[in-house]
Amino acid sequence: MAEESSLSSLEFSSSLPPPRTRIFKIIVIGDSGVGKTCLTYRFCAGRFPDKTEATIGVDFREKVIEIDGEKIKVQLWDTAGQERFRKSMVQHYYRNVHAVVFVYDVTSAASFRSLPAWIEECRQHALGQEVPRILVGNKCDLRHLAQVSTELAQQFADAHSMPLFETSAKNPQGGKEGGRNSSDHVEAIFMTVAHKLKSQKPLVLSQPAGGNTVTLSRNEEEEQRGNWGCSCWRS
Ligand SMILES: Nc1nc2c(ncn2[C@@H]2O[C@H](COP(=O)(O)OP(=O)(O)OP(=O)(O)O)[C@@H](O)[C@H]2O)c(=O)[nH]1
Ligand SMILES: [Mg+2]
Repeated sequence: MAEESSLSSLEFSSSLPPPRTRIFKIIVIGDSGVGKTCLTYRFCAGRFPDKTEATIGVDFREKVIEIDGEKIKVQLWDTAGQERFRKSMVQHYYRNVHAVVFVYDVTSAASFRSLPAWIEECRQHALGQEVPRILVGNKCDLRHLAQVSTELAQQFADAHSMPLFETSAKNPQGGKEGGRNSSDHVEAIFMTVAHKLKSQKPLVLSQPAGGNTVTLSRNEEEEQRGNWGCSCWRS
């Protein structure tokens, strides 16, 4: 009898479809060298990368996170800042995007002055007003070299209805908490975006839930590459 009931519960659970993870696509854009690769790596791998090179086309990073008991997959599109490495890809960046992270470098006034052009690019690709956008000033560990004040950045963020975060992909997270000059944690920034997205419609559900930090497997990457027929890709 006991055997029968355990058999039927087994049959029941195996007939259930595997749980699916909702996938959200977030693009990270800004001038070359502002630290997009370092920020996305920091969030997904939990540390500052040993070495980076200019991104060609796009690099994908993914992480499964849990919000209010639901596992969701955040798919970060680490885009190329250099025009020559992005021009053939731009239309793919903006397709079915759920949120946009604009990045500038607090030690580079030029990267801050470029922000209107990045916003304009979003507009040209018909990004809806409902798509959440956030502004991130990176490299706050180099405060002594800062060229962009928090006040100026905050004015810009307010004018464009975006929250502003100042951070460092390099800072050991966890230091200087609570201090007025402490920078936001990279993790907290992306979690804020994920919270905003949770109530939105995600990408098509396709993968079972589970796992911790994951990066697209080569097969998945190649599948996407094949779909788009683009050679300007780096794994
Ligand atoms: N001090 C400091 N350096 C950083 C930080 N983030 C990135 N860097 C450095 O800035 C340089 C550029 O970083 P990347 O992350 O490659 O810049 P990117 O925005 O991805 O550049 P593209 O791929 O060309 O668009 C590298 O030398 C990094 O080590 C940071 O928070 N602090
Ligand atoms: Mg890069």
